Amino acid sequence: MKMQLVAVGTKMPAWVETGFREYQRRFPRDMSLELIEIPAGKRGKNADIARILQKEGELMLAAIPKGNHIVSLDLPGKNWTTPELAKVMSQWQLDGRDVSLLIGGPEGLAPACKQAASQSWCLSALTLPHPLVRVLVAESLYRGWSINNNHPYHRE
Ligand SMILES: C[S@@+](CC[C@H](N)C(=O)[O-])C[C@H]1O[C@@H](n2cnc3c(N)ncnc32)[C@H](O)[C@@H]1O
Repeated sequence: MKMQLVAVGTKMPAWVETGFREYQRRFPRDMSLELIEIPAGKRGKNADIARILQKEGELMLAAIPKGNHIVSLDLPGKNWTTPELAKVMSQWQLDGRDVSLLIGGPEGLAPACKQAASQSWCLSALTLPHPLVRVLVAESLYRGWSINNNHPYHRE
């Protein structure tokens, strides 16, 4: 199974790049984590936010291979514990499809992306900055992988 993180935002600060790559490089080949960055629309003074969101959503959905299982990162989502996340990841593996995880931009995910998702994951009751979310998702997925593979990274 492959996992794909489709995230709004390019040219992230060095600490985000470094943090994400640190966890990304730890995944084995048979469970790789790819990052697809979607350029954020320009948010000028009189920007049409609804139109920008729609465009970002179109680009995100276009980046997802047909048939992938889609998971949105969203505040109304499921607040899994780490062992629950590990179980969810085992279910993804049994299901056999590749997985796309979607992270929105400053105003969140486009309605079309929310609709396309068959699962929604909430990391915390706090609204987190989207650059930080990609690092947290990479670490959490790696921790889930480590539980499922009896790797000592996660300790009870
Ligand atoms: C700055 S937040 C967007 C906030 C926007 N007001 C909303 O309600 O979605 C950017 C993106 O980060 C992700 N995100 C932020 N906080 C999150 C959380 N606690 N759990 C899951 N995803 C989160 C979501 O994908 C969100 O679209």
